[in-house]
Amino acid sequence: MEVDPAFIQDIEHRPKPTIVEAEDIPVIDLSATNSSDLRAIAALVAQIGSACKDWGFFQVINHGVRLDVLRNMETAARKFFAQSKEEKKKVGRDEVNPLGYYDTEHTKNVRDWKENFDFSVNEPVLVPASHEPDDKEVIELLNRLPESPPEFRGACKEYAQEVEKLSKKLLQLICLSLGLPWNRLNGYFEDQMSFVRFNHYPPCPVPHLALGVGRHKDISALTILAQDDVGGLEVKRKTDGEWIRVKPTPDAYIINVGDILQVWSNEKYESVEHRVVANPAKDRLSIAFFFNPPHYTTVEPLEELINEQNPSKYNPYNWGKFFASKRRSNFKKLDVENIQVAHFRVSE
Ligand SMILES: O=C(O)CCC(=O)C(=O)O
Ligand SMILES: [Fe+2]
Repeated sequence: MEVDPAFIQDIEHRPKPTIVEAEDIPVIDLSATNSSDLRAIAALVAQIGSACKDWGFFQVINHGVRLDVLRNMETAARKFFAQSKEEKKKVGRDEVNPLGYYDTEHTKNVRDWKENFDFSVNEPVLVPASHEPDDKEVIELLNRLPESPPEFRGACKEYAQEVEKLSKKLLQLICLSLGLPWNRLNGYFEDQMSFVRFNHYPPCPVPHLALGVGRHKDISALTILAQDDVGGLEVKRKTDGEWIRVKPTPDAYIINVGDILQVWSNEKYESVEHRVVANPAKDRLSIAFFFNPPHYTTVEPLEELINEQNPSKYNPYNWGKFFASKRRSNFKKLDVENIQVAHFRVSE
């Protein structure tokens, strides 16, 4: 069969025929956050700290997100993707506004076997007009929400509120795990540039050659992901670089450390590479919430976490410009190396 070569991964990045499914990707119960049992909260904070340090990835249960809200969102998203391309393209994204529907995402210059829909939690949301460092123009982006299915808009609004509450809860636990006051990072999210992304992966006739999403790290502070029961998400294990399948756990959320938290924590926590393997028979849906500060944020290691023995590992960078560069490379194939947070690392 003929497949567009844009989808074909280099040999070293293709999935291996054997799947490694780890039981040890931590599953953390967040119920203690509803209690005043200080010992239980301290134990939870310690668990979160180890998970961030050892894996950069974990799952949470009893997270407080209303499951009826999640179910309504999933149903509306499935109905949206089931429509014709023509219908979906009515809310298609373009080079200026990255919000809406698109099916030509590239990760590291290889096309992903999926289609997406993105919306911003705050509207309008301000982003830099371009990735050019000297261009100070900022533009306002509006969501492109579909008319059909009619329940889509309402579901998005409710869903974003629920998942934002979970993000804030996790942020506070993470602060405590870094030995910081619980509210140390709250100020970065009063105004925010968070997005929700639906990933729909159609069945793929060449799952040995293409990927649902190529290997990448999330540029967010944190990512909160809901996946259905199909599976396919793989995480690169820190200890040996092996790709480990994240087993779908009913009603759990998958949490991962993003690049911003890696820099804030001066690499105590690292943003871990992950990818999605394509499925020859089944559709898959996932919903990601990227918890991001506003565009004018300067990202650098938190001063409380650096000292003479532990000097800063990063030069400061502007989050909005970083986002704009990344967006440009994801929209179309470029002949330049994609921007990575490692470019801001202080060389040793
Ligand atoms: O679909 C998934 O499981 C992961 C998607 C992902 O990594 C992303 O949207 O950044
Ligand atoms: Fe990701």
